[in-house]
Amino acid sequence: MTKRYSNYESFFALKPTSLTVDSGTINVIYGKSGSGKSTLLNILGGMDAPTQGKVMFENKDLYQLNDKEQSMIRGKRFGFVFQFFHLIPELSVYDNISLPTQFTKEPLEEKDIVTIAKTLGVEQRLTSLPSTLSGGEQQLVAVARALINHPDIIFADEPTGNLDSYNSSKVSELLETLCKERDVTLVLVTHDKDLIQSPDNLYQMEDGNLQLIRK
Ligand SMILES: Nc1ncnc2c1ncn2[C@@H]1O[C@H](COP(=O)(O)OP(=O)(O)OP(=O)(O)O)[C@@H](O)[C@H]1O
Repeated sequence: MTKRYSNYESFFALKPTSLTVDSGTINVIYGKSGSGKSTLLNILGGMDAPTQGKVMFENKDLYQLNDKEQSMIRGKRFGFVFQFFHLIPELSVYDNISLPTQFTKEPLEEKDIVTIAKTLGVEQRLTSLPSTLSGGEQQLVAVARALINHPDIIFADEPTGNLDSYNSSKVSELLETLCKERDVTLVLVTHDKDLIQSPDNLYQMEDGNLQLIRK
């Protein structure tokens, strides 16, 4: 696949790239600012179509599916964690965590929210608004929200980019451990190649080129 943001320019944010993500693996893509990491993550996560090429998910071309099918996959099969948390400020922590379950139509049980909040250590904050939480706590809520639907894949874009080193280690260790425990595939982009202790695959992105560094 490739990505050009403008048909009028020759600049490729993503040069011809091929990537296979195996189920249950921890994948880290590191690189400098502007190297194309978010571009690749957005394409893989069904958020932005490539200019050329396709993204296959369970033998289906993601971007050939209709809008409803694509939303179902993003909402039910994928989880997302972003640098700036993207919590809804007007909603309590409890309601933020339960948001993705609106897609599923499966009855949500209160104990599921409490259990995941406990796992992330934010159970004392369930009735609070996000603005009253520290950055680290907000990101833990975002991780809980990403996990609540038991997704197959979590896409994380600089999940610790806005955190101090203590919270950065806490969030990255929890993400790695929980994904491994739950057999969730993780695709994470970061500028810090050592963020995740033992990824299955470590890639570097440089000027729109993806290179496998370590398996
Ligand atoms: N929506 C857009 N329109 C035009 N150009 C874009 C757009 N998004 C990204 N770019 C350009 O594509 C290139 C890759 O950007 P991208 O955001 O993917 O890099 P990145 O490695 O994620 O950087 P950062 O760590 O700063 O987020 C950059 O040159 C950027 O300016």
